[in-house]
Amino acid sequence: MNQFLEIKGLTKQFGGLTAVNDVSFSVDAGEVAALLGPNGSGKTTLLNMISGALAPTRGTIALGGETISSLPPHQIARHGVARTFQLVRILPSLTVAENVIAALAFRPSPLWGSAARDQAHALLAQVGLADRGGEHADDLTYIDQKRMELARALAAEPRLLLLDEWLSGLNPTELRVGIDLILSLRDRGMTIILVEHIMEAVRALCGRAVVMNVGTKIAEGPTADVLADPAVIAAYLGDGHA
Ligand SMILES: Nc1ncnc2c1ncn2[C@@H]1O[C@H](COP(=O)(O)OP(=O)(O)OP(=O)(O)O)[C@@H](O)[C@H]1O
Repeated sequence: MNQFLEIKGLTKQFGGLTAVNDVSFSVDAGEVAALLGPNGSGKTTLLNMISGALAPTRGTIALGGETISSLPPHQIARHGVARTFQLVRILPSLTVAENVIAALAFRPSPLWGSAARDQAHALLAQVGLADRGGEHADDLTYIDQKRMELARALAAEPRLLLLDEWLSGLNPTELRVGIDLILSLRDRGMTIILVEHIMEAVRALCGRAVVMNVGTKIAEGPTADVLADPAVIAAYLGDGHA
């Protein structure tokens, strides 16, 4: 398999706090990998380094064989990295369609006018928001704002999609739909890293998982094995997640 994303010795220090400590792992092209760990274990910090929002203190990140860890976020986006955020980030004063159209205007190969409108419509349909494009983004429920944020991320036609707890807060029916949606992205060849606390989703989506605790990688391997690992169970129990 082609190791699409390669992370080596990645470290991030905030003053005296080491949030991510010498973490190495790789993700194959087309894989949906889980990045797990109790609260505060460094998952979001790691995603922030992959997307370029934070510069690593040490270590390297390579995508498709090219080092991206020294690049600013807009150039990393040009390499095909897109993400959603734990707390959704939208343009609240615009309509749902305009939110997506704005993302299409800022992607590496921008779309404008009717091409942008058509593509926004298609993306909104893909995330379950067909015919909702005219609504004010502010008026959407939290879950629908998450769907819209995903459509904005997909507007960039990412090769690597980083989903930071995108499934959290969904009811059981919505969760099933959300899982199927992520599976459909995987079936189209997208490589995905999923930071997630919902183990049902992790088991359904991720063949492989990496687990962090207090900034350090404590386990990596097939999801079922990793979730049965006593060190992983202890880390979650210690944080009240089990
Ligand atoms: N900008 C920052 N400045 C200082 N400390 C930070 C900063 N961002 C994160 N941290 C600290 O780094 C550690 C890891 O945080 P991070 O948000 O990456 O964990 P996480 O695994 O994503 O947690 P959660 O599951 O709660 O989102 C925590 O101790 C956090 O307080």
